[in-house]
Amino acid sequence: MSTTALRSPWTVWGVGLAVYVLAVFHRSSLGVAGLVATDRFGISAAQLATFTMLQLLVYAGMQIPVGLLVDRFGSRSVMLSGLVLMTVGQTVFAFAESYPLALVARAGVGMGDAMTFICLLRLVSSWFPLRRIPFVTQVTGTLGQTGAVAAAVPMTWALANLGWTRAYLVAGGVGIVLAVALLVVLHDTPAGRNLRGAPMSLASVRASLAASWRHPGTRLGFWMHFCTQFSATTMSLLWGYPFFVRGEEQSSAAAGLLLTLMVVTMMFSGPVLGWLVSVHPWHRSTVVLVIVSSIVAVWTVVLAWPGPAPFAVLVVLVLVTGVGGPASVIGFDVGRTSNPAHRLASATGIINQGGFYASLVMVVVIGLVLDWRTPGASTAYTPEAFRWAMSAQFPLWLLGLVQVWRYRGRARARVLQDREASLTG
Ligand SMILES: N[C@@H](Cc1c[nH]cn1)C(=O)NCC(=O)O
Repeated sequence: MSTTALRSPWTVWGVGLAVYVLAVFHRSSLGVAGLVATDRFGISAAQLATFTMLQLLVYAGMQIPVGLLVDRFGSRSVMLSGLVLMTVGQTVFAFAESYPLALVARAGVGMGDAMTFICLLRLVSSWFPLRRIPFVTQVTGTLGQTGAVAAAVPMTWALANLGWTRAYLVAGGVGIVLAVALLVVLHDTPAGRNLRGAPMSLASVRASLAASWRHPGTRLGFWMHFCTQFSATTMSLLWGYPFFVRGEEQSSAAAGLLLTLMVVTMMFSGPVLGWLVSVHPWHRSTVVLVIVSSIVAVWTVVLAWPGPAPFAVLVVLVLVTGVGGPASVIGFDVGRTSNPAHRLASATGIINQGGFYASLVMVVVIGLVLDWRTPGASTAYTPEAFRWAMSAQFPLWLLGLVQVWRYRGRARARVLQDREASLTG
């Protein structure tokens, strides 16, 4: 391959995307290993859920530091560090036989995962022309979800046929191949291998974060991300399967089908949304408000249905909820157009916390409400308990919708103000 082909936007993006797919794979790889994990570590369902909570906490908590690191050291260095962390974490997880060591390993995987998406979005904005960025960003988020698909069927097969250690070792080993590809292909910008920002001091970090957060566009992006994706994330990472099986009395096969359908919806709706927001950038918040209102409406129908909702209604639920995943990416686009290039990654980090903190809150609250509504110490959760637990999503949607409404007005006023200043200045 010639140097030009090696360094075309699409090859650079392709390698970055492969790392992101691997990150999503690692993130989701415990989903199908739950039962094996409870046997291997001798743990309860609550301890198993701790893996998911820890992962979300580490991921969300790392977003601002990672954003700052990307602005300072560039995507290439940070993504490589993330890849090393994920590979080491997954290797330790492969050999771990105790619960505390497994938790430490998952925290490592979570940290590495947190270092991937922000780097990739930074690469997209450096390598692609402006008009293509919203579409490529959506396609990036969309294709990343193939990692979740790969974590379902192939990982189930690998666990059954290769056993725990070898299955996780193979998954970790892919990281070594990708690290070589990253070192050879990935440059931070068309002009150079490494992009280095200004050195950081505590004062400059504080000033840069404050400047990003002060911009109403960053806050709008944060609240968009907050209210669009948490329902789909909570369902796919932990509670979707038990909700369909115990709450809606579906078979395990039907529950698996519904969750797969949700991922497929994310993959198909992403490019459509990318096209829509690149054609109508002024209406990005309207698109988000319509999508979140539709998610709220369909959940209301399902939860208000007397008895289990019909399968067709649950299909509509996963289709509409699934669109929330790619809709969250609109928040990054608003962040990008509201911030200068030198603090783009840290603004992306702020925005990316929204949906993951909301998901973390939901994962915990749903578990607590299920325990509260179920007699004794039993985990035989009833449909009634699930109705209560899933209703806990409404306050978060309400908060998100109100905030999106508030900040869209402010963000629009700021755009008009900046435009006027540039015309008169
Ligand atoms: N909401 C996701 C991206 C997405 C796109 N389609 C479905 N989900 C997001 O915020 N991604 C960040 C990450 O690290 O995955």
